[in-house]
Amino acid sequence: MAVFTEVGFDEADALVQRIGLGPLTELRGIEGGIENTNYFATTASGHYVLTLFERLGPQQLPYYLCLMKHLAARGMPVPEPVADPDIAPPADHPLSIPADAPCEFLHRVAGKPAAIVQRLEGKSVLAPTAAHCAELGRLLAHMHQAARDFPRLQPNLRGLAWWNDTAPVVLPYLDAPQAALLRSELAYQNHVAASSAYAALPRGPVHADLFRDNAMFATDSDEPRLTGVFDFYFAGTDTWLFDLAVCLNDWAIDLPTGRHDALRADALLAAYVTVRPLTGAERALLPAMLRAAALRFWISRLWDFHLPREASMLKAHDPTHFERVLRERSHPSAAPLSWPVASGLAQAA
Ligand SMILES: Nc1ncnc2c1ncn2[C@@H]1O[C@H](COP(=O)(O)OP(=O)(O)OP(=O)(O)O)[C@@H](O)[C@H]1O
Ligand SMILES: N[C@@H](CCO)C(=O)O
Repeated sequence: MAVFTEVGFDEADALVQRIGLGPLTELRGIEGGIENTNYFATTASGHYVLTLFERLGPQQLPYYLCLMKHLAARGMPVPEPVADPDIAPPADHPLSIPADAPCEFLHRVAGKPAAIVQRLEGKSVLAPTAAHCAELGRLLAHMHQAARDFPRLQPNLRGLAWWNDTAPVVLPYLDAPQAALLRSELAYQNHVAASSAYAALPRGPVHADLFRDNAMFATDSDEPRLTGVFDFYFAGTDTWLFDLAVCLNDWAIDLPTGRHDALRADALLAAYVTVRPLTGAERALLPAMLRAAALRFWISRLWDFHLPREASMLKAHDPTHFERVLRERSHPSAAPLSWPVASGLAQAA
């Protein structure tokens, strides 16, 4: 169970009562997750998730929590955070609010910054079909559009700068072929990021970690129905294409080999472009962003695996999975632009 910090019942009860959710009836640590401490909290008024942030602080958290509120207010199925009635929201200034401006959704529990958000119904589907991928693709495009007018700015904190800083930290743990792959891919991604095609990519607030285990589907329906997506704590302002690539690399991959699954990838992409067609620059850079997304999670998994933190019980994700995905994506025969959807349905916007 990823409970890094124990929370007493009385302390959680005091918080939920103070913010108007009524008395706490149940508090249960959640298994799974490797970043934060999570508890299911049930009160007289409903079901919630209490998250204590282990690495993030008041400089970064307002962006994530306010983004969730912004998306929920626009009808997106994301957990709505609950505000502290004693903290005034920042004065309305729609064009730009500093990322670290005070935030009414940020609480303090057991000495840690904390949030309490609505609990989503449903279950994650870890072996998605093309129909699940289509649901996800559609929602992703709608979220990109709904976040367009989000007024806070914060870069993706697990973006290129973090890869450049973290690669030297993990390199000593790699064998020679792995080290060569990491170095060459990083050089390639720095080159791509400096290009005019990359500068032309549309961008905005993105989830940046929308894996299968961060989405829920209804359990009472024969047809796949997405009930929501959560865990926005790696969100940031980045290219929409990178967000799409993160999803393709997790939802549309053959897990044992790391190979791309054309049926699921086409379904995800086709549903996405039905809502928001890709631009020419996006179609051209999709292969590069699939590599970037694989590199991002290879590096973070290497970092978590070789430099772990303490937890009550914690299972680090396997870094070699994303090494395989990256090798597949950077292999000369990898040609995602031959996907029918990439050459057919996706017209320049
Ligand atoms: N809003 C929510 N509604 C329902 N369940 C949730 C919600 N938030 C978290 N959970 C449950 O808690 C588990 C752990 O949450 P999460 O994935 O956010 O952990 P984490 O440690 O913050 O993130 P990571 O996925 O980065 O390791 C999820 O798998 C899910 O079962
Ligand atoms: N989704 C990430 C973990 C949390 O960021 C991974 O699978 O490596």
